[in-house]
Amino acid sequence: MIEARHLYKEFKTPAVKGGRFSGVRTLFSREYRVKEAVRDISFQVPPGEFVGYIGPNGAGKSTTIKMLTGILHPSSGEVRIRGLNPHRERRKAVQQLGVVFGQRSQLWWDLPVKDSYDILAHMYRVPAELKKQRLERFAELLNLPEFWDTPVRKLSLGQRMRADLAAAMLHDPDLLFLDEPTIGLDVHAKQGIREFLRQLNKEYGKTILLTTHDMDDIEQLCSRVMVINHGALSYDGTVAELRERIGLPAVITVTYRGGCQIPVLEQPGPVYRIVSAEGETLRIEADLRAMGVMELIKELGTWGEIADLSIEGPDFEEVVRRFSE
Ligand SMILES: Nc1ncnc2c1ncn2[C@@H]1O[C@H](COP(=O)(O)OP(=O)(O)OP(=O)(O)O)[C@@H](O)[C@H]1O
Repeated sequence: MIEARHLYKEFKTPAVKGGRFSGVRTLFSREYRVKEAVRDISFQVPPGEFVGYIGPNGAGKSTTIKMLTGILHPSSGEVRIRGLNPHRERRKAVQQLGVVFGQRSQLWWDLPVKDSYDILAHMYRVPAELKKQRLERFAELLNLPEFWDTPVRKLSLGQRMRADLAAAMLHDPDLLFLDEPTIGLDVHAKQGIREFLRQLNKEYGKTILLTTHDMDDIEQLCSRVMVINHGALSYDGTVAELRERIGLPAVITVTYRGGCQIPVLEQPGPVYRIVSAEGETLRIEADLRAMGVMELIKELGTWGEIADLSIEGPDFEEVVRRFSE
């Protein structure tokens, strides 16, 4: 469905010189500074997958998305979107894909939202009946009627993002590229967008590639995550494997009825450690790679009568931060 083969992208910017008349000299200079934004990236995304594409600021995420969607031409390497070259066969390729850039709207700023949909339907040759059906479905899922007649420039950020999502899906592409679709949104607005994306993927089988700085987006939505660092892929696999690879401990909170007897731990060091003990509640950090959950619960059960127990996985944001160090 999506195929990237040895993608490279370098940007040449005029080298800025110091001193008097430097601006004029820079203008006529033949010296360039070369920035390798993407370095030898290859991957395949099969149909129906929901992939997170993450990495620190300036890592090359947007540049990759722009190459995948045909906005930028790779310096070398190839992209195929359902077998099409999105740059050379742009007309055909755009029919297959939808794009949302969280930082920039593709809607007409001064027009009411519904007028933008009319223009897009015309551009993508969506028959009137299909346009109506799709907008009815999106209207319900994304609560569009609330701002149907409002010019785009007057929408709140959350409304604008919902309007943009509907616009990207109006021609019913099988593939959706999202660059920071939840940026700047509050928790409630983020949940609405996530729910819509989940439905697109699960119920309608859409293939989605998402870049985000919000690790909750990734954990809640993506079956697979790719990490890019300094222009190169440093991880491609499941969220669970990424967690495991970094090996941060899980935190277990256990409350005992009538207190507990903590055993004296033997050497060599245990795979768990008691972080705090307040009243009858213990907080314990455990490496669940070394000791399975059931084994640990069994062990904790020998310390006293368990009244309550909860396990939190390591914070995913922290996992990714450590991975990108
Ligand atoms: N048009 C351009 N001209 C010159 N350099 C560019 C251009 N576009 C991107 N870059 C540089 O390429 C690198 C990768 O940028 P890119 O926008 O792809 O990163 P990103 O991972 O999307 O970052 P962020 O998370 O901050 O959006 C950065 O160093 C950026 O400054």
